[in-house]
Amino acid sequence: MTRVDAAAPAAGASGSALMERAGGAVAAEVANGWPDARRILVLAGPGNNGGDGFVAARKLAEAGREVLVALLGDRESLKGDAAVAAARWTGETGPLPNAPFEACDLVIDALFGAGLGRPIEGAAADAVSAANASGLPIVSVDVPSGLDGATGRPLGDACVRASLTVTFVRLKPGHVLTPGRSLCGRVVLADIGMPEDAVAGIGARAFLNRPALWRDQLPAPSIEGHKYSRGHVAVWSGPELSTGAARLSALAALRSGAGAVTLLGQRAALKEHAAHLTAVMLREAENDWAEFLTQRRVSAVVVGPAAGPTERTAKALTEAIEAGCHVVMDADVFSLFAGRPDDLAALIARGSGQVALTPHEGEFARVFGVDKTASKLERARAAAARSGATVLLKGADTVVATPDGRATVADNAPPYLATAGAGDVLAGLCAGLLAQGAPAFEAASAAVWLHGEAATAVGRGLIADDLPGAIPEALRRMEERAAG
Ligand SMILES: NC(=O)C1=CN([C@@H]2O[C@H](COP(=O)(O)OP(=O)(O)OC[C@H]3O[C@@H](n4cnc5c(N)ncnc54)[C@H](OP(=O)(O)O)[C@@H]3O)[C@@H](O)[C@H]2O)[C@@H](O)CC1
Ligand SMILES: Nc1ncnc2c1ncn2[C@@H]1O[C@H](COP(=O)(O)OP(=O)(O)O)[C@@H](O)[C@H]1O
Ligand SMILES: [K+]
Repeated sequence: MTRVDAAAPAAGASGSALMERAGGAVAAEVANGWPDARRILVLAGPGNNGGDGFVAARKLAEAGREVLVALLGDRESLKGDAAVAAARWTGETGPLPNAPFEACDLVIDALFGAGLGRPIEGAAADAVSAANASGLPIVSVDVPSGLDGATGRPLGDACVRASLTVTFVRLKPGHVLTPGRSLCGRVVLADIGMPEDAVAGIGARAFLNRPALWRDQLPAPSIEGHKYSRGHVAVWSGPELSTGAARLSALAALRSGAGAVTLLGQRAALKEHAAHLTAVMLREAENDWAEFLTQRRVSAVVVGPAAGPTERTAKALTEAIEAGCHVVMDADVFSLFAGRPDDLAALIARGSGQVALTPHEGEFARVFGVDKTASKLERARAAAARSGATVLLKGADTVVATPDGRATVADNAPPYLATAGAGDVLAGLCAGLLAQGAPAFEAASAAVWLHGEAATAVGRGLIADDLPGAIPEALRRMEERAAG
């Protein structure tokens, strides 16, 4: 966002006018959201975030609230737009240390925003602790002070925990990546009239995962089509007594709209599947998996869910890549390639289909190692570039990243989606969309969004078995969003 701010004047927007609207948006949210908060404490920092705080203070005082600004440092040290905003504030200003939290009803946190460059210390850190301990509602300007808007992680120990965050122009990764999402509270995006040229100029490549980004790339069923033209998915089954995961993947692939789905595995495993399934086809596959993939025009394959990190699984994976299928790699594939990301990349490079990797954090670390300095977005992008695959790094804030750097971050997964087998459903959904012809980035992002919506449609008490049956409702929601 700093680059957007810097480009604003050239695109015809004065910083001062933007600050007026930013502070005005904060004041409006406080006025509407907390009509009974009479005494308001504004914590103002030394930069433009503090400037927004001075504007909000003036607007709230004009609206009849009692407002006190507690300023970090001297008023004389303020510069530029922030100095102008401070000069227009004629109400009470006191020092930040010992700010009177106990005498107030609400706190506006305008200490630091996009310009936070290092951990908060000293008087500002004490004020952050006191604000968090006060029990008062906290409205943060742009980002909770202490949070790194680019990574979603606090820069140090001190970080505001907000009730509401009012941000401007675009959401930043820190508003959706955890733990930032929790620290922000509710997030309101305010339009402050930033010229589109200034925003477009920076060429953003990370987006909130929404149907508008990928809906057009999901093929609709055609009236001239038949089941095989709608994509055939093959799922590699685990052995006897380890069949549930592959079954969940297969059901999700079929529900996503793939025309046909076949589960392939050993005879004893297929007997278990047969006790549960009707529309999914079953096929013994000890020796002719590779042949089946080419002869039966299989377009996408899932390998990994409860497959076992065995030679058999490795062989099935290699043959799927060599057959030119799109491949979703999950679960035990990451054990097979533990500590061997370059071998995984070499295998992927041998195929002509698209590949999606669907690790959770533990599986990701197993293959790609641990990097505590990089954000989740950066780590997923680096893994995608290294492996040559689209990477879905799962969690409450699932990131989908491509080798060319495009990325989505999801915010629609309810916490109760973290349940055994949910990941297997996601792998099947992704394969189903790939089989129907969606490009990998769009298929993966759509799978993640639909997965979250399906879970929400079921509600609390969800188990993974419920998810495939809720995919039609998720698809309906997708169409509603696309229409609106
Ligand atoms: N321009 C625009 O178009 C718009 C911008 N807008 C607003 O501007 C905000 C960005 O403003 P900004 O760039 O001035 O940065 P900001 O977050 O106020 O902090 C910088 C100051 O803090 C200081 N500082 C940093 N870290 C510190 C630490 N740990 N401990 C102590 N000090 C520390 C740093 O000092 P320095 O690092 O230089 O020593 C500098 O003095 C943005 O979030 C939004 O609210 C809106 O009005 C919309 C239009
Ligand atoms: N806190 C959370 N909130 C929402 N979704 C979550 C959370 N934690 C995990 N998930 C999601 O739950 C699913 C779990 O998948 P995974 O860990 O592979 O489980 P399994 O292997 O049992 O299927 C993933 O889609 C992940 O994104
Ligand atoms: K802030």
